[in-house]
Amino acid sequence: MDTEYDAIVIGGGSAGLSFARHAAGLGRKIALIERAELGGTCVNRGCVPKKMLWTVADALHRGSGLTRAGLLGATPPVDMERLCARRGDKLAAIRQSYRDKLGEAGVTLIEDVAELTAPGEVTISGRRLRAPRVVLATGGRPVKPDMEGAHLACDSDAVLNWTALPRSMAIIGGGYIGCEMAAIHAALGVRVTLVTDTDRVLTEFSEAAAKVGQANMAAQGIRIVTGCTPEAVRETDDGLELVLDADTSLAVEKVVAATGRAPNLEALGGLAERVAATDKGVLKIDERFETSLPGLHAVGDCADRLPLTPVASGDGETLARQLFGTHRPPVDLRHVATTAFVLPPVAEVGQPSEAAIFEQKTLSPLSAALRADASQDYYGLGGSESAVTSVSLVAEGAHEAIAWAAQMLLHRPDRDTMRRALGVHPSTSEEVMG
Ligand SMILES: Cc1cc2nc3c(=O)[nH]c(=O)nc-3n(C[C@H](O)[C@H](O)[C@H](O)COP(=O)(O)OP(=O)(O)OC[C@H]3O[C@@H](n4cnc5c(N)ncnc54)[C@H](O)[C@@H]3O)c2cc1C
Ligand SMILES: NC(=O)c1ccc[n+]([C@@H]2O[C@H](COP(=O)([O-])OP(=O)(O)OC[C@H]3O[C@@H](n4cnc5c(N)ncnc54)[C@H](O)[C@@H]3O)[C@@H](O)[C@H]2O)c1
Repeated sequence: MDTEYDAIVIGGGSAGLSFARHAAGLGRKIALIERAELGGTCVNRGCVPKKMLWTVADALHRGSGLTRAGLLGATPPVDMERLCARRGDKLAAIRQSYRDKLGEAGVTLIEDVAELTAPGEVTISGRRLRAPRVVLATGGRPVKPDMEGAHLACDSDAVLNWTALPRSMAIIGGGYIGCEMAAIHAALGVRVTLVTDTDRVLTEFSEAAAKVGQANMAAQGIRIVTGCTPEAVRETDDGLELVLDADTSLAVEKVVAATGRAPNLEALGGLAERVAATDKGVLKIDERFETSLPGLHAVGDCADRLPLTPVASGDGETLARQLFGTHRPPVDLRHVATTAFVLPPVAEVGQPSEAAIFEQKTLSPLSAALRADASQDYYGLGGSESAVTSVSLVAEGAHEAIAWAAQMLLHRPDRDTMRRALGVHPSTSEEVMG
């Protein structure tokens, strides 16, 4: 194996793969080191397995609503065994396609644990590799709360490996992961309680959109407890007990901690002290993704950006171009569309503050009337009549529509210009175009 490269990237997730392929495509000699499975979090224990489970949950959610309204016969149960097998096949195929693409691009793939042992020097199993540029793309992992019995709680990695569904579960944390797990599992027939320490769920989204999302979760039958930090998880004869306070506890089969994630920084070894981090523990970077240690760059979830796959892969490509092609600035995070895959999805672009939303509407979609449920749609526009700068959507298909909204916002349209294109009838989009 060669020991000298133009760049060495540690981590074969969304960020590392993107950097390696683009840098190699620009004619550079690149080594990528991955200690576990290619594809990292997104492919193996994040977006992809979650979205496959959500697809089934979404179908069941719509179907069971029609069943409750007496329009459809009984909704069939989910065949978890077959679902897991199909999902496993898909993930294996994605991993293989990444392996093939790295090979085609001429990237040297090393499957081992990497450690930065000096600036520009990475050690794997006692062997030293050198490069003027080292890229840390080591991602993150779930963290559990510091409480009695935390080891009894599952994290999202475990949940996405379940081959059978529990009858009941309590989820701690009302962020993306907690809410997605709650909505998905409630639709699959699990009795779900979600407990979070904030006064509402989905605090990364504007309050109005998040509140509609929260009301929709409640309409789905999810019990939501806000402003609560659970004290302990204990084993009982029947399963588990989540202790909320001295007087209240929940008896459930499973407890899931969805209480946040921390960056994987073990690869920094003894050099960790020389690499500055933010209060949240992620690495500080400049416009060239360079850390405080010259020659060491960071992309993806271990860096101070947004922990989303398109940001990780986009930044990986941008860094490759900056180092070996023509300079381009990192994507402005205000143009990143994002979605929480609840039912229906809550989607947003433009990171609106509450004060910035100048037009909004909550409405009852036709589909809810048919399903005889209380779920609601919502849209909100932020900025001003003369320059719309954010869009919030809660609706079926919001995850698809929001990406087009992001494109639209690049042109900073005024509200009247938006009205010159018409939406589809009957749909929630026609209200926005209105
Ligand atoms: C449950 C869940 C659902 C999600 N859903 C979505 C979604 O729907 N949409 C979205 O945009 N984002 C979603 N995300 C976030 C998204 O998965 C991450 O932002 C993205 O995967 C980050 O990519 P990354 O390359 O930075 O890190 P990772 O994908 O975590 O990759 C880092 C890699 O580095 C390797 N590594 C670490 N240390 C070393 C070492 N010392 N030596 C060698 N290798 C090492 C790890 O094994 C890992 O494979 C979700 C996350 C979770 C957990
Ligand atoms: N659809 C998507 O794009 C998607 C899906 C999943 C994850 N992600 C990414 O992963 C990141 C991490 O997601 P996450 O949901 O794990 O973390 P998060 O930080 O977004 O949410 C954690 C939640 O748990 C609460 N919490 C923490 N400790 C608690 C305690 N002891 N008791 C009660 N509540 C507690 C926090 O207040 C917060 O609401 C997200 O920010 C997101 O960028 C994206």
